[in-house]
Amino acid sequence: MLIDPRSKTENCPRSRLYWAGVLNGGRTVGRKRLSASEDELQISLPALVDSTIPQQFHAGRERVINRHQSSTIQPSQPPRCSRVYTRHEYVGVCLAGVLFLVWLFWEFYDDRRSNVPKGSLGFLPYIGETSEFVKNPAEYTAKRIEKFGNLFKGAFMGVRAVVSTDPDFSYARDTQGDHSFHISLPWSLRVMLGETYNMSTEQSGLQKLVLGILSPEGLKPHVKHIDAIILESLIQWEGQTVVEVSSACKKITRRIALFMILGNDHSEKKIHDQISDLLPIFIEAASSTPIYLPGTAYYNGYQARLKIEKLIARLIRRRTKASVEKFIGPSHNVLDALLKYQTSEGEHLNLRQISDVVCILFFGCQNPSAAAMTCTIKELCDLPSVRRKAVAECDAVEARRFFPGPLTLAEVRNMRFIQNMFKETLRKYSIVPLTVRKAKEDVEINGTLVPRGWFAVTMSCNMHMNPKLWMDPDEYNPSRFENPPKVKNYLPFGVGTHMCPGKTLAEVMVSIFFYHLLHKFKWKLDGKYEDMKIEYGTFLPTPVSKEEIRIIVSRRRPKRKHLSSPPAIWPGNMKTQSSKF
Ligand code: HEM
Repeated sequence: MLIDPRSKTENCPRSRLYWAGVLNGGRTVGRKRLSASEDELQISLPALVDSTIPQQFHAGRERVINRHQSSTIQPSQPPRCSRVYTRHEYVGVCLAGVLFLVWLFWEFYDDRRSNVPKGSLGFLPYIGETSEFVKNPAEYTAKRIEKFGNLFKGAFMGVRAVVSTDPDFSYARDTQGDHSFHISLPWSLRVMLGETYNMSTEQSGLQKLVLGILSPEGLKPHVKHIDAIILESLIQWEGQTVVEVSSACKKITRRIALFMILGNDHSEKKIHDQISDLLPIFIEAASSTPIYLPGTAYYNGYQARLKIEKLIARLIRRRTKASVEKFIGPSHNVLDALLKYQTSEGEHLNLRQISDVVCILFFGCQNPSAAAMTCTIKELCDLPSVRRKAVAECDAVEARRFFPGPLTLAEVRNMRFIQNMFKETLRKYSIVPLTVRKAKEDVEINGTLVPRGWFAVTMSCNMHMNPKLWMDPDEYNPSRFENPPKVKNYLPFGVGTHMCPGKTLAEVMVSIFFYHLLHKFKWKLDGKYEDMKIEYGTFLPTPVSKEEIRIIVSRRRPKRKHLSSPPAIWPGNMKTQSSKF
């Protein structure tokens, strides 16, 4: 960078020239400090002016040259500097230098050990391939598979990762326990959900406790209530002119989540209703852009979470004041179980920890199950043959029953075709398309190295659409699950320590929902949805439908006694029901 320090002196004729140029030409470009002899000036100044300055400056230029000719500069003075730079140019060059150094640093730290898989960390340091990945993780991965194979390295959002669509690698990653990897959520989600549950391990007992309540055994006594909530909601659908499927399904799964997590004590209904109103704001915010400013979705969501925490504190106060007998015997909802829970050191959970677990369960329960219902309805609208088979199965179940009444867990599990439909939806749409772990140390799996601090990402959405693992993967065909697939090839709920604890609950909810919707109701699309497609959300990649699917629902059979009066969860007979808990 060349600058002549003498050009700054007051007496310097070039300096006067400069200011004369500014005053006469009236343009900022005149700020360029000229460092040339008289002869040279006549050549370089016009060139400079011609290349950068519009005509209006030319008059000023003439005056500058005339004044210069009458100045005291000696014509024999040698040129001191052939090129001068503006402040902006300096800043630009410095910035480019810094960026180059950062890039070199980034490249230097790329782990090039031979057993780290091949791949690209992107051209830009830090940013890596973020934009392409976030836009559509499945498409990004498909392109890299063609280039590098089932395992490759990539860089996004400031982290480096080994990305896997290899069933053996992915299965081994999750089944080797907690010593090598820990679960990793984006910070925005960590703030919302807390880390109490995610960071817990099988040994800590907290996972066992939640898994116990949501296990098939634990769910058995609740199936009739889940059945009642669903049937009651569907009867409300019938009364509406048009049903917006996605939001209506979320309402159902939210009600079930509230019931399973908080119970159904009638005296607490007001608090449950308040939590129910806050939940959509909290859940939607978790996948929104994380900008914590008043008015943004993220801000509102966090405020909603704080309010939920206060309401949970009120519930806890009520319950701990309630009779001791209530706390003797098995817990039938998650909150009661958390209140009784003691760590290995004999300590109870504090309010923050209890709210963390409750919030992560609300978050896990509502959206994925509702998305599975929505995607299945879309497929049933597109494929009448699949729908006919599903209806036939529901009718057969009904025909085998002696008494009307809610479904039992055994009946739910016997609806093979409906179960397969659910499995096929999870395969085709991969409701949770990827899972992420961070390596605590250098970990080698089947000869592939994940360096310490790197992430290991399993792209289950690509595994589920791999033509080498699934015949005609684009086709929606529930019958393919008549023969169970290889465990490693199909991971919609993950596997190992952090496998989804709500797997059975999701199965039960979705199966009962379709049993009632197909057996008791007729429904058709309102309008056309030819261009409807499932898109990935930005920050939390979960398929979301671009357009709301709308259906019109009507009763399929003449009114039956048990259908017209479903067991109400609120209020009515609630007192008698809750006493059974
Ligand atoms: C169709 C429905 C569902 C799908 C596809 C699904 C899928 C998943 C997946 C893939 C994971 C991540 C596992 C991992 O990181 O390896 C997960 C975690 C989790 N899910 Fe689900 N889930 C569903 C329903 C539910 C329900 C109904 C609940 C709650 C009752 C729930 C609660 C959770 C929780 C708490 C976690 C975190 C587990 C942990 O970190 O240890 N999910 N789910």
